[in-house]
Amino acid sequence: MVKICCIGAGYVGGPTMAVIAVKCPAIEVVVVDISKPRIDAWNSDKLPIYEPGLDEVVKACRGRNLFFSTDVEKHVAEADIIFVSVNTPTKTRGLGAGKAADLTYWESAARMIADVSKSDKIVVEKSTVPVKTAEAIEKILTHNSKGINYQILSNPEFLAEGTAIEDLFKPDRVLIGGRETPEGRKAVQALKEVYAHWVPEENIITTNLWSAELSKLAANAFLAQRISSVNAMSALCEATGANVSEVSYAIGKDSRIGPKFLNASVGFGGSCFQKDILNLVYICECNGLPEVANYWKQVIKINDYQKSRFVNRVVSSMFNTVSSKKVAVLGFAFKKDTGDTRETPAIDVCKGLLGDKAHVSIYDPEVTEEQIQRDLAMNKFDWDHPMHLQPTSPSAIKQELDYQKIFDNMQKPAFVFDGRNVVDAEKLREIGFIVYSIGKPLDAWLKDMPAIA
Ligand SMILES: NC(=O)C1=CN([C@@H]2O[C@H](COP(=O)(O)OP(=O)(O)OC[C@H]3O[C@@H](n4cnc5c(N)ncnc54)[C@H](O)[C@@H]3O)[C@@H](O)[C@H]2O)C=CC1
Ligand SMILES: O=C(O)[C@H]1O[C@H](OP(=O)(O)OP(=O)(O)OC[C@H]2O[C@@H](n3ccc(=O)[nH]c3=O)[C@H](O)[C@@H]2O)[C@H](O)[C@@H](O)[C@@H]1O
Repeated sequence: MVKICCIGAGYVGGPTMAVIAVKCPAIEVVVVDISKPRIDAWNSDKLPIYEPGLDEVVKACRGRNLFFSTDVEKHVAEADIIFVSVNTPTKTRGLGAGKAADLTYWESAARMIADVSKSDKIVVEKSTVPVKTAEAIEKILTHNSKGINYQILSNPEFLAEGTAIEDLFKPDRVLIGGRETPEGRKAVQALKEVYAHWVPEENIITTNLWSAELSKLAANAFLAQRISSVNAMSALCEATGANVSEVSYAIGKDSRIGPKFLNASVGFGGSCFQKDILNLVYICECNGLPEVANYWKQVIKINDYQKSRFVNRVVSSMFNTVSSKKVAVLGFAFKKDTGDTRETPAIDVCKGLLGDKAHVSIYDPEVTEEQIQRDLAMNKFDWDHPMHLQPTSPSAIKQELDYQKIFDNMQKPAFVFDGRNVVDAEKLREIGFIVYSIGKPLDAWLKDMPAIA
């Protein structure tokens, strides 16, 4: 029986391994982590992350061929294929601070693999890493090899949170990069056979190691760039009376552009887009390509601009001060169908409002109050280090808001600021609200307020 061990039981390690286990009953899959609470939660009825469909998949194979354990060394030693899916956060200090990927967790995982291995291993980079990381990992492993043969593969993950199970069941593609040697090709083939249990062969792409590593950073950069592009347009829409939803629809009809990922918003969040672009920027700088670095930096700048533009809009609409005004924030996670708050734009928006002394009340059915307090107190980039465990999943409470009742109880004029274009603005206007929707023609009230930037 082939044995797979995955180091890192997070948003990627947990769901990806659960899907491999459910699709490959003949493979034993063990997910290990240094965090005992996380492993305990994976072994309990309340999984550590909320992801539609995940409970069913885990329940179908946990205890059969899927296991979660803190006995990292034992399972690494026994495995044929080791996935490494640990955090690769942005460095907070030292060389490259604020940009470069912090490979501390990756390096310690690699050193541990070298320490405990007694048989040949295929080591798979699942985490998103800088290009050429495989070379560094190879050095760590081969310099401590005791005659053991290691093959390093890059197999980046493209799942999005909220749709992880769907994405894993039907991936657009699986990407596997390996060394172009006979041993490298054999290792690629071995991993390909795992995915071939459920992914059509034409959707499994094989490349060299560096192409695979770079493709992951490139994919996230292109996706984030689309959002910054449409968000930049949303500012122009507000200035001109155009409607960003109409513009997105019109341009998305061009088959070369396509309709997806064109929703204007208060800015993109999540644990990866910003981190991976900063990492790309750093790699470009290190390779003497400042123009390329600046090009990608602009994607982050527009995202920051969009978040501060939203806060400025709220404050300027309410007579240029929100001091002591009560602001209810509905939704705190970085997108729907997740309890993940890493880099959520809500943090910047709330901090902006709190900075202007607003009284902010925050509600998200998937996020605990404790997590929200922690997020608002934390320094930039600190969140992605393992000591801060991510939110658990309180059970989802679905509830409809009674806007008429809310309006009746509010001071007038009453405002709704929609950073996601999800409310029915016309209905709210009929009730009497002044409504701001990102990138939509402005209410007369908002037009008369001072220009914002
Ligand atoms: N979250 C997402 O949607 C996606 C994330 N990625 C990438 O996957 C990687 C992991 O991301 P997440 O799963 O979101 O992170 P996460 O923070 O949810 O999980 C990482 C886990 O690794 C564990 N860990 C760290 N060092 C360890 C060690 N030496 N030994 C054992 N366990 C260790 C931590 O305790 C933590 O539970 C990152 O590189 C990220 O960029 C890629 C695609 C999607
Ligand atoms: O490397 C990663 O971590 C993953 O990053 C993203 O996935 P994720 O961050 O989970 O979620 P997305 O659906 O991409 O949303 C990211 C952010 O962009 C925002 N967004 C998305 C789409 C859009 O049209 N507009 C928009 O503002 C979302 O609200 C959210 O804040 C990518 O979509 C995945 O392919 C990738 O594997």
